[in-house]
Amino acid sequence: MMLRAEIELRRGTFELEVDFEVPAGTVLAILGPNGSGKSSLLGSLSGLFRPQRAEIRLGDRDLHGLPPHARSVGLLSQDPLLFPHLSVVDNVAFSPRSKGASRGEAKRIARRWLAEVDAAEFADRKPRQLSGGQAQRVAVARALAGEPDLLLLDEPMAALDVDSAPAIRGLLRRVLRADRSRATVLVTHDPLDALALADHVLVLSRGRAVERGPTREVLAAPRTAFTARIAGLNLVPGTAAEGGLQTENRFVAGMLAEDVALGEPAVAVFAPSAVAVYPADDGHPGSPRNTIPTVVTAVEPHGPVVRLRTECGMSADLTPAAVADLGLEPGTPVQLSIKATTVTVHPALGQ
Ligand SMILES: Nc1ncnc2c1ncn2[C@@H]1O[C@H](COP(=O)(O)OP(=O)(O)OP(=O)(O)O)[C@@H](O)[C@H]1O
Repeated sequence: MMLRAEIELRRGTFELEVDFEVPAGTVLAILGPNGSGKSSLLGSLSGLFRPQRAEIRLGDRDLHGLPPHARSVGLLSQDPLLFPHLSVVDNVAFSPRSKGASRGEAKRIARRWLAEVDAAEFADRKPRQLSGGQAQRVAVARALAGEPDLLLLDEPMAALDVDSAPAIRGLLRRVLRADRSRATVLVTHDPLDALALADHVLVLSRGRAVERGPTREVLAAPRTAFTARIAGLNLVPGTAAEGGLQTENRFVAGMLAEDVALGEPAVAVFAPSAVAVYPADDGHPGSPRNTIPTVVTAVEPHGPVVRLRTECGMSADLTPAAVADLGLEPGTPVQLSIKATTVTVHPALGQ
């Protein structure tokens, strides 16, 4: 179902004032620095907080004023928050049970969801007998077993170790893609989560939306200092291939992230500081594998460095001295060279 929200919430001196839409079947990522209002926004959607003024339309219902349990909203946070005294299957059965399913029906639904998240074998264990990653799988099943119309993901990978985070991210990609009717809002501080999971992003700062748009566009060409700091990355979309990424017209050599699958939509990610710039007629600079002939389109001061934008869409950060040495200005033909070890290939939505 489509979510349309207009929220005005005051907490002490803090004011959140934001409006956004999440079409059915899509994921909106909320990014923002600490204290920008991300939790306040999620809490307004879940019913934890009472905004002073709000219209929160999910399909044709207005959630504002409804108690949390009547909203058909599922929540997955960084802590799995499983009931310690209940078995895994009873934890998952809790949501359909509280929506009125019979005990037998709720268990059937729970077992189906546990199988869906590859956790069927843990059904009869108690939460204390699970690892952090296993418990988070069960929490994903529990959030979805209630068949919520709106799913809220609050930093779902933040508490996991580096080994389990990619698996949960991959699992979320799969289950989010499988249901095209639900709207999902994801709070994250990791631009790679946004790339892998979200169709659109909204950047919050001091309770206001300061940037919004398709994920790849916002992260590749950030307009605020915050987004530039967490993102500002070169993002090259294509298909994951052995040893890198294939686009329509070039191969970008790089390291494949653990959760990327060959032949699937992916994005090569590298920082502008990892791009070396050479004159167009300079023979074979650096590693010849990622050498791209292009033309400078803009030369922008960027703190202590100069950011070069080019016709092929990639950016490079140089010192002002290098820009002067190379005589770079809009229209200058150059070659960009990117070391394969500085490029990582991550799963991305096929857009
Ligand atoms: N109980 C409260 N009373 C008054 N102000 C509060 C209260 N709780 C939070 N705030 C203020 O509301 C603002 C937004 O907080 P919120 O938790 O929504 O931000 P956040 O973006 O989720 O931050 P973080 O990334 O640190 O979790 C903060 O500036 C905070 O100081």
